[in-house]
Amino acid sequence: MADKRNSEARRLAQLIKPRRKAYLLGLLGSSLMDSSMSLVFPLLIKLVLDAVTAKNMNTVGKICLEFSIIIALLICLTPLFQYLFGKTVKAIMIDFRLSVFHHMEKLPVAYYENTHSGDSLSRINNDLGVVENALSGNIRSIVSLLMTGVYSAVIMLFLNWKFAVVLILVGLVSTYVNSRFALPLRKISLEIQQGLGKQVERLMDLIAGAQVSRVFQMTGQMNRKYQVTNQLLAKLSIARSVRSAFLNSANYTLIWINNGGVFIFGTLLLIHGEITLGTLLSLILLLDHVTNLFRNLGSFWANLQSSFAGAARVFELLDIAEEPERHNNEAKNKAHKNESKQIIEFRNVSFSYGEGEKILDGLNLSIEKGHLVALVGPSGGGKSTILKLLLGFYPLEQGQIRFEGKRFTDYSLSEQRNKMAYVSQDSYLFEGTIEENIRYGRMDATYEEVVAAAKSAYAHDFIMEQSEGYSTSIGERGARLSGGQRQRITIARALLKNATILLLDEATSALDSESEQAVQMGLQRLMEGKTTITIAHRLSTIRQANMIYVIGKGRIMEQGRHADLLDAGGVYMRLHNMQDRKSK
Ligand SMILES: Nc1ncnc2c1ncn2[C@@H]1O[C@H](COP(=O)(O)OP(=O)(O)OP(=O)(O)O)[C@@H](O)[C@H]1O
Repeated sequence: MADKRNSEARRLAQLIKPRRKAYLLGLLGSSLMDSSMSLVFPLLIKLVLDAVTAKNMNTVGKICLEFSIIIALLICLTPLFQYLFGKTVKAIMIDFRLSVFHHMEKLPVAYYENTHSGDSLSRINNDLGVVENALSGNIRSIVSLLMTGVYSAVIMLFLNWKFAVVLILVGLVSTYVNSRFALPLRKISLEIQQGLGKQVERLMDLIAGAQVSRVFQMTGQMNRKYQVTNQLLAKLSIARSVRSAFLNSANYTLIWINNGGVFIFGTLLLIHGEITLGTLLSLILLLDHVTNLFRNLGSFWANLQSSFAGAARVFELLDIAEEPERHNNEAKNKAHKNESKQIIEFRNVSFSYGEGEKILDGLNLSIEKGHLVALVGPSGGGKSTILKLLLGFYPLEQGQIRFEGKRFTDYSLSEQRNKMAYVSQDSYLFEGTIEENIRYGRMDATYEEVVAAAKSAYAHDFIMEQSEGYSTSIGERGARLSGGQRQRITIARALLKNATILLLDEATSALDSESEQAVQMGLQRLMEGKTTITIAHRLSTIRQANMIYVIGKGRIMEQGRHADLLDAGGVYMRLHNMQDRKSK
C-alpha cells in the first residue's frame, strides 16, 4: 500500500516536472502570502502593546506605518502568486487530460469491448477532477498549513521557548490521532471513486438504452440497479462522514485540552513576570496556527490520500498497454515462405478471446485479388472475428495471415488499416455535419469527391432534402437520421476512402429493399478492381460472389460458388432453402 502511494506521488511529481519552476514558485509564493497574512496580526499586537505599555507613542506610529507597507505588499503579491499557481495547475491538467485522451485513442479494441464506457468516462471525468484537486487545493493547503504552523512555532520559540515546547508536545498527540484516520479514509475514498464509476455506467445505460428500456419496460430493473449503486455510494459517504465526525470530535477534545492547558501555563508565566502582556496575547494568537498545524495536518493528509485514490484509478487506466505498432506474435512462423499470389491468406489460424474457448480453430482460407468473397454461416460461427483479425484489432494466437504476399506483421497496423475500408453492422457516426462524417473516409477529399461518394452510396438525394444539405448536423450517433440513411452515410465514408480491400459486415442490413438495391448497385460499382470480403446473412445478396465460405465453429464447413454450393446439398443449401421459404 505504501509503495502504491509512493508510486502515485511519484507519478504526480512527474506530471508537474515540465512546469516544476512555475508550480513551485506559485505554490510556495501563495502559501508564503497566506502564512504571512496570518502572522502579521499577532506580531503587530505584540509590538504595539509592548510600545503602548512602555508609553512610547513614537514607536507605535512607526510600527503602524511599517506594518501598513507590509500589508499593502502582501495584498498586491497574493493575487499574483495565486494567478501563477492556478494557471500552472490548469496547464498541467490540460497536458494530462490530453495525454489520457491520446492514450485512450491508442488502447486496443479489446479494452473497449471488455470495459463499460461509463467506467472509462468516470475515470477521465471524476477521477481526473480529483487529481486536479490534489495538485491545486490539497497540496496547497498542506504547504500553507506547514508554513504558517512552522513560522508560528519559530516565532513562539523566540518569544518564549518553554511555552513553545509545551505546545509542540501537546500538538504531537493531536497529529498522531489524526494520522490514525488517514488510511481508512483513503480506502473509503477509493471505494467511493469506484462507486461513482458504477453510477456513471448506470447513467450511460439509461441514456444509450433509452429506446430499448422503454420498449421492454425495463425501468423497474434499471431503477433497481441505479438504486443499488446509489445506496452503496450513500453508505460509503456516510461511513466517511462518520469517521470524519469522530476525527473532528477527537480534535475538539484535544483543542480544549491544548488551549486550556496552554492558557493556564501562559498566565502563570505572565504572573511570574517571565512574559509581557503583549507577548502573551501574541502567543495566544499564534497558538491557533500551531494547533491548526497539528490538528489539520492529519485530516489534510487524509484528503490528499483520497486524491491519491482518484489518481490511482487514472494511472490504472494509463497502465493498460496501448495497441502496438504491429502485432509481432507471428515471428515464430518466420520460416514460412510466401509462394502464393493471393491478396489475403489465413493459414491454420486459431484464435480465442482471452482465456475463452477457441473461436477460430485452424482456419485456412484464401482470397484472390479483385474477388468478391462472402462469409456466411450460423450466428456466432466466427465471421466477424475474421474481419477483426484482418483489421488487426486482436493479435493472432496461432497460425498466420498473409497479406499481399507478405506476412501480416511486415505491415504496421496503420498500414494494414490504410488498405482497408470497413462498414460494420453498427458503424459509428460522429457528432458533426453529414459532410464531416463522410470526409472521415479521407480527410483531404474535395467537396466534389464527398458528393460523388454520397451519390455512389445513393445518399445524395436524401442529403439534399435535409435542411442544410451536406452541412446538416446529424446529432449524436446520427440520431436525426433514419437507420437506412445512417448506413448509406457510412457506406459513402467507406467509398471515399477508396481502399484496396472492402470489409462489409452486414453492410446493407439496415436498408429497406429499395435502398438496399440502390446501395448494392453503388457497391457493385465500387467493388470493381477491389477485393471485397462481405459477411452476409441474406444469401440473395451474394449470388455473384467469386467464392463463398460457410463458416461454423471457427472452421470452414463448405466453400465454393453459389451454384456449386447449392448442388452440393449441404449447410449452404439448407440455409438458402430456409430463406427462400421465408421470402415466399
Ligand atoms: N470481444 C469479445 N470477447 C469475447 N467473446 C467474443 C467477443 N466478440 C465475439 N465473441 C464471441 O466469439 C464468437 C464468434 O463471434 P463473431 O461475432 O465472430 O460471430 P459471427 O459469426 O460474426 O456471428 P453473427 O453472424 O451472429 O454476427 C461468439 O461466440 C461471440 O460470443
